[in-house]
Amino acid sequence: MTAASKETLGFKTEVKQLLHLMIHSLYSNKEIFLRELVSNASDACDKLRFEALKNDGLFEGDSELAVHIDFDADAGTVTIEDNGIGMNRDDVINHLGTIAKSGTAEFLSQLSGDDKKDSQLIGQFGVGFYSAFIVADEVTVETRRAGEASGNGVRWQSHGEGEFSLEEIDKERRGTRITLHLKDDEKEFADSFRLRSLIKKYSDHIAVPVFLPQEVNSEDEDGDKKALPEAVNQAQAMWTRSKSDLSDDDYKEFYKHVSHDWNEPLTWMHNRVEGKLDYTSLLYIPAKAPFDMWNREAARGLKLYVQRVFIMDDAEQFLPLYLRFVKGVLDSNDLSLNVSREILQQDRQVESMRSALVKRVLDTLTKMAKNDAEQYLQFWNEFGAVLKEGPAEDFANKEKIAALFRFASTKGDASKEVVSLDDYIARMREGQNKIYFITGDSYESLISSPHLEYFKNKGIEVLLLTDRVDEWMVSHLNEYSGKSFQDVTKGELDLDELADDSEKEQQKELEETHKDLVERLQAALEGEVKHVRVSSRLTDSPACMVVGQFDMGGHLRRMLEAAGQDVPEPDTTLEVNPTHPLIERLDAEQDEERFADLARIIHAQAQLAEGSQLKQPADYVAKLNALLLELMK
Ligand SMILES: Nc1ncnc2c1ncn2[C@@H]1O[C@H](COP(=O)(O)OP(=O)(O)OP(=O)(O)O)[C@@H](O)[C@H]1O
Repeated sequence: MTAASKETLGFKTEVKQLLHLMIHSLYSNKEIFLRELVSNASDACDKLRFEALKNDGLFEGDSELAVHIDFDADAGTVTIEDNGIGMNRDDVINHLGTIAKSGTAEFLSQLSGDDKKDSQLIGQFGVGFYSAFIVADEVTVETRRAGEASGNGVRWQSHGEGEFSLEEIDKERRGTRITLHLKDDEKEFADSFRLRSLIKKYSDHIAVPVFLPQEVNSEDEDGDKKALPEAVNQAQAMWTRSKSDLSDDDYKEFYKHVSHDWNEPLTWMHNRVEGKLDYTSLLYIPAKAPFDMWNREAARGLKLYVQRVFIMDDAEQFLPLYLRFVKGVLDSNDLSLNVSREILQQDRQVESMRSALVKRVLDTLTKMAKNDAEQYLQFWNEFGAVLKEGPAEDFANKEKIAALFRFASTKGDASKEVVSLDDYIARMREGQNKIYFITGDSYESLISSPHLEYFKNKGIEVLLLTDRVDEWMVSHLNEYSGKSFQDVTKGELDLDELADDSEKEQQKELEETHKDLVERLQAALEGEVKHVRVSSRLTDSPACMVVGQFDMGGHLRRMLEAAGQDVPEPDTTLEVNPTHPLIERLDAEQDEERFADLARIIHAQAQLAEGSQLKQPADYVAKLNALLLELMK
C-alpha cells in the first residue's frame, strides 16, 4: 500500500458512542489521557519483553525499553512514543477501531444522556486510548510491530468523530508513536512543567522509564530550549519497593494503572513472601463493581510477572471466581519465565499461592468488617452477590466466607443488609438451634409475609434474603457455626425447638378439633394442593402455602419458571389458621358448594401472598366478585 492507497474506515457504533461520552463526561478529568496513554505504552513494553523471551530478535538490537514524551508548544502537539511491541494493520483496526470487550453495546445502552451520571458509569468501563480525544481534536498513531519490516508501519489518524484513516508508512523504529494535536483550549498541555508534574503524579510507579526533554534555562545557540531527554519517573516496578517508601497516593495511582478503573480502590494488600514460596503480591479491592462483573467471559485475575518480567494479564488461576473483583499484580520468583496458562493449571506452587492469596483477601475483608463497618458495607453492596458464590466454590473456606455475609432481617435496620450470621446467632433465643430465613423478590414483599407471623410474635429473628443466588447459596452453606439453616416456608414448624409444652398441647388440640375442616378442605381442593393442615405458624392471616422440607423454595421456583425451565412440582400444603374469623366462618359453612368456592378463594389468596401467580386468575376474580356482590345486596 502506498501513501496514495490511504483509506478511510468508519468507527464501530459503540466507539462513536464511547468517544462522545468520553469527551463530554470526562472533561473535568481531562488530564487522565496522559496516564492512559503512558499505561498503554508501558503495557506494550511489557508485552515485547515477554515475547522476546522466546525470540530476542524482536528487540531489533534495542532492548532499552522506554517511553518518550515530547511536545511542541508552537504547533500545539504532544507525542507519546514507546519502543514496545507495536501494532500491525489488523491490530490497529481491531484495537483502535472497535471495542473488543463483550457486553459493550449492552453497557452503552444503559447510559442516560446525563453527562454527570454517565461519567460514573464510564469509570466502571475503563477509559483507555480514546481518552486522547478529550484534549485533542486530531490524533495520529504511527506504529510498527516488533519483528516486521520497517515498510510495514501503519499510520492511523482520526478527528474522533465518525471515522479514521489508515495508510502504510515506513517506520524505522518499532513501537508506537502517538501525536495529539491539542484542541485550542488545551494547548496548556504542550508544556514541560505541566507534563513533568503529570508524569510524576500518574506514572511514577510504572516500571519503564518515561523520558521528557530536559528543561534548560538559557536558550542554546539554536534557540532551542530543550536538551537531552531525562527520565522523569522512578521507573521501578512499584510492588518491588518497600511499603514504607510508598504513600497511599502511590498505591492509588498504581491501582488505576493495573485496573484501568478511574475510581480509587477501597483497600489494598501488599506482601512479600519468602521461604518455601517466593513471591510478591499487590492486591486491590475496588470500590465499584465493573460493568461486566456478571459476564462469565470477562477478563479477571491478576497480572502475572515472573522475576519482574510481565508474563500475562488476567492470570485467573491465582484467584477463585468468587473473588473475581480483586485486581492486582503477582510477581513470582519460583515460576519459570516460559510458564503458560496450561502449566499454571497444573502447578502445585500455583495452588499454594492461590490458597495464600485467598486467605489474604478473606482476612482483609474480615478485618475491614470488624474495624470499619461502613467501608465494609460499601464493599458488600458492590460485591456481596459475587462473594455469595463462595461456599459453593470453596468448601474449605465456607465458614470464613459466610462470616462475611450481611443480610436484611426482621431485627435489622429496615431493608439494609447489615446483619451478619454471628449477629444472628448472638441474638438467638435460648434453645434455638436453627438459623431461620425466608427468600423472596424484595424486602417489602418479605417483611409482610404470613410466614413470619409466628416468628414475629415470638421475637425470633428471621433473615430476609432477596438476592437471586440466596437459596442456592444457603443450600451449599448448609450450616454455619454448627447451626443449620431453615427456610420458614418449608415443612412443618419445629415446635420442639420453638414452643413450650402448653403451646404444643394447644396446637394438638386445635388439630384434633379441626380434623373435619381439614378433611373438607382437602376434598374441596382435590388436585390443587397435596395436603391441608392446621397451621402452627399463622397468627394474623387465614392461610398460607408451605412446600416440603426438601422442595425448592417458591422464590427460586418462580425465577426458574420465568426463565422457561422445567421445575418439579413441589409437595404443596395449604396451612389454615383455625382461629382466624374467616376460617371460623368457613368451618361453619354448611352449603358444600359455597364451602368449595370459599376454599378456592382462600387458597388463591395464600398463593398471591407468597408472590405466586394463579393458574386460573379469572376464576378467582369471578368467585371473589360473586362474594362482593352478595355483600352489597
Ligand atoms: N502504545 C501501544 N502499543 C501497542 N498497542 C497498543 C498501544 N496502545 C494501545 N494499544 C492496543 O490497543 C488496545 C486498546 O487500548 P485501550 O487503551 O483502548 O484499552 P485497554 O488498554 O485494552 O483497556 P482499557 O479500556 O481498560 O483501558 C490495547 O489493549 C492494545 O492492544
